[in-house]
Amino acid sequence: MPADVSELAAEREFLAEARSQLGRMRDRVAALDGSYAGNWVSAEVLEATLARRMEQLTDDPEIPLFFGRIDLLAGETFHIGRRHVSDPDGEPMVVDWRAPVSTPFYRATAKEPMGIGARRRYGFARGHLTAFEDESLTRGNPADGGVDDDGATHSEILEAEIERPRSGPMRDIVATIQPEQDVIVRMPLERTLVVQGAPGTGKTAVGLHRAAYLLYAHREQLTRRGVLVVGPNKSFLRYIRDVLPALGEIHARQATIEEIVGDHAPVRAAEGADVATLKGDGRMAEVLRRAVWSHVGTPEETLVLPRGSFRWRVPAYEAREAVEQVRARDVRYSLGAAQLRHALAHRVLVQIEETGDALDDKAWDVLARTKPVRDYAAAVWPAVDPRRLLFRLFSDAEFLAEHADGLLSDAEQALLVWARPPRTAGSARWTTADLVLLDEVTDLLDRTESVAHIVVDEAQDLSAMMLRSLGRRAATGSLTVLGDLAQATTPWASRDWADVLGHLAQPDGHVEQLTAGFRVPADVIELAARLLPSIAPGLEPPTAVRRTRGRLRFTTAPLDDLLVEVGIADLEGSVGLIVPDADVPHVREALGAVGLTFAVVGEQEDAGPGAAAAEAEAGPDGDALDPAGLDPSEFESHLDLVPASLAKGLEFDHVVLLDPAAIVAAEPNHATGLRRLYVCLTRAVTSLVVRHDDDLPPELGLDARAGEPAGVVG
Ligand SMILES: Nc1ncnc2c1ncn2[C@@H]1O[C@H](COP(=O)(O)OP(=O)(O)OP(=O)(O)O)[C@@H](O)[C@H]1O
Repeated sequence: MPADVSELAAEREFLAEARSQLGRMRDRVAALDGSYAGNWVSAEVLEATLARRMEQLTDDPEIPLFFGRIDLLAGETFHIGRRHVSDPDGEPMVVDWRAPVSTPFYRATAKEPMGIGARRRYGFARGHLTAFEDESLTRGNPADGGVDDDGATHSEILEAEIERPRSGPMRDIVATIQPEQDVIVRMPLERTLVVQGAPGTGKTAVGLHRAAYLLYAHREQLTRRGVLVVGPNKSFLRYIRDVLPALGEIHARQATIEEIVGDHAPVRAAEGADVATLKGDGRMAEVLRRAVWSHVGTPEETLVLPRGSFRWRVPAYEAREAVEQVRARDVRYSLGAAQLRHALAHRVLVQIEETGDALDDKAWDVLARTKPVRDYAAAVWPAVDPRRLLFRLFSDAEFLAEHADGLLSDAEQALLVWARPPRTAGSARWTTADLVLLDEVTDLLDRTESVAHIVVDEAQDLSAMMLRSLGRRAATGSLTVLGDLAQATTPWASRDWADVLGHLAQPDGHVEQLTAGFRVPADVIELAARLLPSIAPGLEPPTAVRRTRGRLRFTTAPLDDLLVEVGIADLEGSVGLIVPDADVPHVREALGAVGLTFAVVGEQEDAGPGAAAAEAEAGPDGDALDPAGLDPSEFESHLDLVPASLAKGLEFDHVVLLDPAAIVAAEPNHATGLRRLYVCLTRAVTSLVVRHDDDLPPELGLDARAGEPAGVVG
C-alpha cells in the first residue's frame, strides 16, 4: 500500500476512535445528574452545566471532528478540532482550536515555525475524511516547493474552501482562519478593538470566532456576565445565527440595536433623516443630562419631622448643603435621590443622638423612609420618568431651549419640536432614535448593567447616541467593533473610528485592518472600487485572494427576459436578486410569473403561518408554494429577493442587481446612495449581472450607452 493510502487509512481509524471516545465522554456526562449537588440552587446550576456539556459533546457526523494536525518539533502530535476529545486516560486526542496549543496551526510559517515541524490539513466530504495535505515548516529555503514571500505555502484544501460555491446561511471558517485574522480572534479580552475591512475581508466571521474564543478562554466570567452580538437587522442575524452554535457556543445573545433599546417603548413611527440624524447626534447627551438634572430644586423650607412628642427640624440652609454635597458626588440621578433622603435623615439622627437617646442600627434607614423625609426629598429631587421627560422636550419649545442653549441652534431646536404634539407621553408615537434617547435618560437615572463583551457588526452605521447605548452596556467590559467606513449607509454614520471609540467611551481601543478579500472576485472588486474616491477617499479596495476573477456582465434587457436568460434555476450556489426597495412588489410578481421559487429577505417573520400552510399545500416537487412562488425559508432558498436596504453583510454565489441608479436615488443623499450601491455590488462570490437603463451613476465611470460598458465586461 502506498504511504499516503496507509496514512489516510490510519487517519480514518483515528477519526473513528476519536468519535467513539466522544461518545464515551457524552455517556459519562449523561449518567450524571443534579442529585450530586448540595442544595436545590446548585442542583439547578449543575443541571444547566451538564445540559450545556451534553450539547457540546453532541457528535454531528456531517461536521468533521478535526480539520488539522500539527507535529511539534519536540515530537508530539496534536489533532485540532471544534472541541476537545480525550481518551479514557485523559490524554487529548483532539484539542480545541481555541486552546493555546492550537495557535501554531493558524500562525506558523516557514519563516516563523513556532515550534512545529509540519502542518496537516484534512479534506472532508459530508463528514468522511477524503484527503490530507502536508506542509513542512522546516525547509527554511523559500525556493523549496511553493513557499511564497511571506513564508506561506499554497494549500489546495484552503483554496477549495475559499472557492466553494456559496449556499445557505453563513458558515464558520474555523478550519481556515488566516494568520492576520487569528491575531484578532485571540486578542486579549480587555482590548477593545475596531476591525476596519473592505467587503468580504471576513470581519463578521472574525468577530464571531472571537466571541467563541473569548467564551472558551474566559468561560466562567463570560457566561456569568454575558456576551452580546449586535447586527444591523433581523435578517442579518438570521443569516449568521448558526455560526456560534456550530462552534459549540449557544450563550451569546444576538440582537439589533432596536431590540436592545426596545424595552423602553415600542417603535410606532418613523421620521425624516434630518430629525433622526439630529437625535442621534452626541450633543443630545448633554441636552438630556441638563434636562434630567434641572429637576433638582433648591430647598427653601425647613424639614419638620414629628417623632413622639418632638418635632425635629432641618433648616433650609442645611438641606441646601445636603443637596450640594450629593450633587458633588456625581452619582446617577436616582441614587442621588436616595442619598439625599439619607443625608436629611442623618441630620435628624445627629440631633436625636445629641439628646442622649440611644438608637439602634436601623434608625437611620427608618428615618430616611419616614413620610416627611420622603416627601421633602421628593419635592426637591423629584422622580423623573424618561418618557415624560422626552415628551416635554419635544412638545415644550421653551423647556427644550433652556437645556439646548449653546448646544443646538434655533433651527435644530425647531426640528426637534413636534409639529403636532401628542396629548400625553403615553400616547406619543416613538421612533427608533427616540428609544435610543430614552435609553440615555434611563442610564442618567440608573446605571445600565454591563456585559463582559460586545461584538458590534456594521458599526459604521450607528449614530453617536446608539454607540453610547452600546458603550454603557460594555462599561466594565470590552468590545469588538466591526465595520467599513466605505459601507456607511445611514445619514448619521461615523466618518472616523476614533470618534466611534470616543462615543463608546473606549478611547484606548485601537484599529486593526483586514485587507484580503475572501468573497468578491477581482473583476467585481475593480468595478466597485471605482466608487471609493467618491465615498471613502483614502480607503483601499480589498485584495482578492480568490483565484477566479469572477463573471461580470451589464445588460439593459427587460426583467422578464433577463430572468430567463440568466438561467437562475440551473445555477449552482445561491442567487441574490438585489433590487431597489420600492421595486420589491413588482419583481416579486415577475418572479412568480416565470415560475421561480424564492424567498424575500426580511419577510421571514411575516411569512409565518400563512406561508407554512402554503408550503403544506405544495406538491411533492415543492415548486408551487403559493401563487407568487414564495419560499419562506430565507437563505435556505436557492433564490432570494433582496431589498437593497437589507443586502448589507449578506453574500450570494450569484448576484443579479437591478437598477443601480434607483438604488442610489432612494437614499437621502447622493454619497449615501453611492455607498449603498457599493454594498450591493460587493455581495457576489462568483458572478454579478447588473441590469440598468441609460442612467448608470457616472461615478462608475462607464459608458452606459453601449449597454455593455467597455473595459469591465468579464
Ligand atoms: N479565512 C477564511 N477562510 C475561508 N473563508 C473565509 C475566510 N475569511 C472569510 N471567509 C469568507 O469570506 C466571506 C466574507 O466574510 P464576511 O462576511 O465575514 O466578510 P465581511 O468583511 O464581514 O464582509 P462585509 O463587509 O461585506 O459584511 C464569507 O463567506 C466567509 O466565510
